[in-house]
Amino acid sequence: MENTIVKVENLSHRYASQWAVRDINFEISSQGVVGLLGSNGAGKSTTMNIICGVLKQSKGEVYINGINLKDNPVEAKRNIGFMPQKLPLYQDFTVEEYLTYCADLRMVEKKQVKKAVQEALERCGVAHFRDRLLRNLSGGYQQRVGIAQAIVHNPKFVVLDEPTNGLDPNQIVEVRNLIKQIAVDRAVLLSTHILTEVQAACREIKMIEEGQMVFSGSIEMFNNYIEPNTIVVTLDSPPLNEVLQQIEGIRSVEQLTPYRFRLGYDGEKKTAQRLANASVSNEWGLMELMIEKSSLDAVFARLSKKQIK
Ligand SMILES: Nc1ncnc2c1ncn2[C@@H]1O[C@H](COP(=O)(O)OP(=O)(O)OP(=O)(O)O)[C@@H](O)[C@H]1O
Repeated sequence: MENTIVKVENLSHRYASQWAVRDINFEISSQGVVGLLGSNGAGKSTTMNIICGVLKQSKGEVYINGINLKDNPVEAKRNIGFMPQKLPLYQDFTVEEYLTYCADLRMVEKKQVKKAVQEALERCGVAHFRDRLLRNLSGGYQQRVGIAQAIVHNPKFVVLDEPTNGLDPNQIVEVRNLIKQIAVDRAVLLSTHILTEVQAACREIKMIEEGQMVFSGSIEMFNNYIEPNTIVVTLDSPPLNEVLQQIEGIRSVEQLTPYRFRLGYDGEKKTAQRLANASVSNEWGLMELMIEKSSLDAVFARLSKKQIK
């Protein structure tokens, strides 16, 4: 991959006797938002904690900007910003005090701190609240400060764990836009279990289930799993499944009840029309014809069950 910022090779991790992550390989390029999807317990946090250098893996290697995280953690971590799900905000600090503290922690050079804090304040739209106590910020603005602390040292790679959790719809849109904007000149890995989140913000998706990567590709490739479309049809006097299957454009027949069928089809309107015409001319007693387009949730469920790999 061109301009790779993160490279994960044969990553495995076990807690006590249980493997949480098994033999994961992926790369992330240097710009844009990548979504890390997975259901509860899938291994997202374990993977993110290892990539951020918070947890040491049992096996495998992680390279950040070409630097091996295990061998050279201090140098590698200069390139990483992390916003955990539970923000480590000190409620009695003002926004500026907090970001100054974070810049120190992130080893920003003393004389650069003021400038770095100013840039993060502006970039995240919180400059006008610089003197406000964190406890007095709304959830959306606290989240902005969380993102500001993750970019204060200008890292090339930022990891955000469920960044829109608990926000109202307006705040979600604002934080999402901010994430897109900070990803213009860096890579962002965003962990979430919300599909609309990845659709709205990500150019690429990685999905982990039971500790293994079950999908890795562009949002378009992911959306392809919505295909093939299906038609649900109810027929009072249905023919044999084979007869339905022979209709041009019909690819599969799944019998739901003696009278109801889910037909995989090529997505062409004409196929649905052909099916309706055949029902009428053969007197199959057409009661219902409904075109289904799998929701992203259905895709998610399908991938989760690893029917598709
Ligand atoms: N410290 C730990 N000790 C033992 N097992 C753990 C530990 N942390 C996680 N696990 C187990 O490892 C597996 C992966 O957990 P992980 O937290 O990485 O999943 P996740 O995808 O982040 O889930 P969630 O969205 O619920 O946080 C789970 O089976 C979990 O129970």
